[in-house]
Amino acid sequence: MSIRNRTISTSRIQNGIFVYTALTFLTIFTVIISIIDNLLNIGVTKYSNPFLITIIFSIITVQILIWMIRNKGNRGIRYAFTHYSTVLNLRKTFLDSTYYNIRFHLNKKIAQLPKIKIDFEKGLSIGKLSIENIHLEKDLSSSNISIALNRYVVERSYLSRDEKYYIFEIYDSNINRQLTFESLDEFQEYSLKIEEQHLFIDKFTKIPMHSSLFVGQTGSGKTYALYSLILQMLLQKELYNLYFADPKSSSLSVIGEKITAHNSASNFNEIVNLLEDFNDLMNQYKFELKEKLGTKLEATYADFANPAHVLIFDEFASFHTELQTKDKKKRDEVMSLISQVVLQGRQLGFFIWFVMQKSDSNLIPTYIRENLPVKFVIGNAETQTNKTAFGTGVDTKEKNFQLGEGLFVCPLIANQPKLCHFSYLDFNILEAVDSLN
Ligand SMILES: Nc1ncnc2c1ncn2[C@@H]1O[C@H](COP(=O)(O)OP(=O)(O)OP(=O)(O)O)[C@@H](O)[C@H]1O
Repeated sequence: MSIRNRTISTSRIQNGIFVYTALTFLTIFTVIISIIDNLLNIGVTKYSNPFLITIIFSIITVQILIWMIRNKGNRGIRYAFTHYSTVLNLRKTFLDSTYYNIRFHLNKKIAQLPKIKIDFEKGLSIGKLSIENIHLEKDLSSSNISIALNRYVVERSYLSRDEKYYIFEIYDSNINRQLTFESLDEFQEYSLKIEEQHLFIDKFTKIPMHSSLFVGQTGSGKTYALYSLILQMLLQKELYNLYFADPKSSSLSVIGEKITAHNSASNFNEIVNLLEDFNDLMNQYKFELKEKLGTKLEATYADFANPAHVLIFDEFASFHTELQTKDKKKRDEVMSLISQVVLQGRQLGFFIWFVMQKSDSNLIPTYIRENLPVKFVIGNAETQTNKTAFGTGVDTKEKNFQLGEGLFVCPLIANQPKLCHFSYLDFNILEAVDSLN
């Protein structure tokens, strides 16, 4: 392969060779003229030097300008160098893996590499890489690209709408996307900067409100992930009404009791009652909203400054297993209460967050799971868990996830599983909730 690489060149390499040869030639020529003139005292350098030196500097200036424009030097010299080295590595990789079309230039065979566009953001920590689709049968897979990207890693890849480019969303693997908060005040300050009706997850991720699924093995950081979202809902300017269902009476129910004792349930019957009340309230809002929709068709609860109602259902699998021991009528009734919220709640502002260790179909019915727009799989999950959460055939990364780190999908934000890392909360959660109450 290396022999073939040496025999094929690109037009950019050829132009480069031409420019450097011209520069070397002009410099040597200028030096030789100066030496001869010095020896023979002809006095020609008086005329030739300004001319030759101007040409040499003009060529250098034009080359620097081209380099700066190509590498977006207006965005800073660090940006330009990162851009340059990334493009250079990619071009070398394409040459090594013969990912190019053959063209003829001045009767010489040259490799026509795909066009590369890179747009880095957020201090070079993330970026969007577009590689021209040159219609080769060869696979331009994420792993091939990641190898060429040094510290950058491909997070998501897809074909552009017009199919002219492969798009790779990349991130700097050296950068920690997790936010750390050492006090509630710090947390509050950050929360208040987030746009309305959104909750932040990490430095790069914020999501709108939806019914959601949180899956993660024990100790993966699910409960802390929820704490970070609950605290935001308590702190933000918009109003959130929280409800807690926790059949195992775990630490989340302690928080629930503190925040809203009358909207917290921890045994089967209490939970069913809570679900009924939640549904009744939703239906009441449905009538109210219907009247208001006469003024604004596509509006949601938020447009009329109504609060969001979020029912956090911890250990849903445990509740579901108990539900299976009940008669069919009861089972259908309860599942209908749940599915109505999942299917109708978005516009009305009613959401359920299901929290569980696995999301297999015997633990949460498939029709409910598939209608949850937002899904998180936190920590190192089994392949089966990723498959049930995100669907088969979806590319999920094998990565050694840390506490609170995982993958998520969310409409418009992450159609394919994307990385996320919930905040590290280095303060006492109970005290924080107490102080907010
Ligand atoms: N984001 C975080 N900030 C601070 N500590 C964390 C965070 N995530 C996890 N931890 C630590 O890890 C422990 C386990 O996390 P957590 O209770 O959230 O896991 P879990 O997935 O909810 O487990 P289980 O299903 O057993 O409740 C916590 O007690 C806490 O000490």
